[in-house]
Amino acid sequence: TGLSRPQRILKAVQKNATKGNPESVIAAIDHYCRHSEWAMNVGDEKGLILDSVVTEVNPSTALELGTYCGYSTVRIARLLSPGTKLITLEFNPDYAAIARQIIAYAGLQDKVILVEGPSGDLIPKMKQQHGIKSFDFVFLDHWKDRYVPDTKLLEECGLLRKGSVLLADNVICPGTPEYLKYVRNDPRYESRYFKSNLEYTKVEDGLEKSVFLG
Ligand SMILES: O=C(NCCCCCn1ccc2cnccc21)c1cc(-c2ccc(F)cc2)cc(O)c1O
Ligand SMILES: [Mg+2]
Repeated sequence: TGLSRPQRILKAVQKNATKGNPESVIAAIDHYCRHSEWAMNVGDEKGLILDSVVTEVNPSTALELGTYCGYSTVRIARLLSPGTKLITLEFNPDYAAIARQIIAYAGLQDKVILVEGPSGDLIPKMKQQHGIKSFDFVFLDHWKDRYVPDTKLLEECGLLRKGSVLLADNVICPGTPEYLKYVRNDPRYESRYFKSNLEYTKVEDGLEKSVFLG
């Protein structure tokens, strides 16, 4: 039945991007998804907001929930200082296999640890498996009904510290109403909404940035 959408995205990267050049990988995916077929990458518009938050936080330890093809993984990893690590979790092995190739094509494989499995099982293992004390930055972009339980899990596992920044994708479309209520009503979080558009469309979407106050 031919290639999957992630496989077609990988082909577009191999055809149009330059090996070892993350900017060209990002541009190749954005061009393909804007002009050939839509895909659920954070995209170029919300990607600029992601870039600005990552640059501001300059994390030593970062976690991404939801790798998909590795587009936001490349966006984040290209901005990390030497010696810092991005751990990214992907549930779907087919997506993970493509993401590994796209991350490697960008030359960022040494900055990224891609772990396959469900966040609910993997988050409690972060300390012992990867020697993580806490995360400076977390990008939430996986199942939208997992944003609240996984945020609570990160708190319970002591993986958030005073000043940890959570950045959540899709808080309008598809929407994460429970998560918005949680971070906006809990006094331990200082939240701000960055209005944007759903990747490659004119539909409203946005990112919610929440600082954990400890
Ligand atoms: O569903 C989305 N993402 C999640 C994909 C599945 C994640 C699964 N997964 C990954 C790691 C992991 C760890 N543990 C458990 C599960 C895990 C998504 C959807 C849309 C979208 C779709 C249609 C439409 F009409 C409008 C918008 C746009 C986005 O930007 C999105 O991100
Ligand atoms: Mg998303």
